[in-house]
Amino acid sequence: MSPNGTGPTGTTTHPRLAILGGGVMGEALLAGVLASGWDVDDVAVTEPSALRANELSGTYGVRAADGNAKTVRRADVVVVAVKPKDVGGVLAEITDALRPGTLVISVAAGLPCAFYEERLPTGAPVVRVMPNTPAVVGKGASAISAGTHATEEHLALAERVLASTGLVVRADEKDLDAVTAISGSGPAYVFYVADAMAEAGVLLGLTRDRARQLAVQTIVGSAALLDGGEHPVVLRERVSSPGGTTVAAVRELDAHGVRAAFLAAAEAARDRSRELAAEATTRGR
Ligand SMILES: NC(=O)C1=CN([C@@H]2O[C@H](COP(=O)(O)OP(=O)(O)OC[C@H]3O[C@@H](n4cnc5c(N)ncnc54)[C@H](O)[C@@H]3O)[C@@H](O)[C@H]2O)C=CC1
Ligand SMILES: O=C(O)[C@@H]1CCC=N1
Repeated sequence: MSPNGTGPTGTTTHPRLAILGGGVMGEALLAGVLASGWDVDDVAVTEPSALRANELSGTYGVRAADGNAKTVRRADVVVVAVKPKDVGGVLAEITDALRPGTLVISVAAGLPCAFYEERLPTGAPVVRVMPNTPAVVGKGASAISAGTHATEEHLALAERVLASTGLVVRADEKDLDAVTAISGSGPAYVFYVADAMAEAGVLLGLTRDRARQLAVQTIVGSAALLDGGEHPVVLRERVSSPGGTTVAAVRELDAHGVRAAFLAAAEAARDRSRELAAEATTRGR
């Protein structure tokens, strides 16, 4: 089978994929590729927790029993989906087992392609990706960036893997910490807002269940409107009747510095992403 293309009978073939780390992000990618038609025999996961490995193989029918080195030996694409602090150890395990030309995709926050290139065989193609958890329902947003030895073909292959989980955009690597702060961590900000809105409903006397139901559906509906392509400001203005309730509420959000809080939060996330790289490098020395 070719890593990227069409089989002898005209059927689409998929690259053999190894996902190292079966946690939140590993599972999101696994669910995405299987839902988009990857054959379960072409995907393998590694996971040191036997409980978790059994859960993944039980749910998805995917092989999750082998170690990292054995698993990458038969892969065309290897996705490293462990915590940044564990990446150095995983690379040490797989570097001798990787076949030449195998694409290594990193989803780890903060770690630059150079971190991988310094630890993998010379010339190894690396693509750095920042995905997010809505990938698990095919609504993810990923930014991808090529390492020194990744060609257009490698980028296209990474795009193909990530496209199974939602939107994929290309970005300069220098922007990936910013991407992490916006779309990587971003789902948590939205869930935070959902929780805060529900809490506000409780303050006003609604039951907790009803408040959460209304807050969640408001976010889902608003997301659908945004997805239609209209500018967020236009959509906000459409809700804000002159002299009405919404403008009174938004004035309070401004007065409490909510916009400024989002800007500060994004800066903190970007800075933490940079620190994660520094910590992983110190640990790997
Ligand atoms: N959770 C998120 O929203 C996002 C996470 N990421 C990145 O994805 C990576 C994974 O994060 P999560 O999935 O959230 O963490 P997680 O803790 O849920 O998953 C990591 C998994 O790796 C496994 N693991 C640990 N050592 C291993 C080894 N040596 N070999 C194979 N597997 C091993 C752990 O048992 C765990 O199941 C991180 O680098 C993170 O920065 C990126 C974007 C979003
Ligand atoms: O919180 C984190 O470090 C990871 C990276 C982006 C989202 N979750």
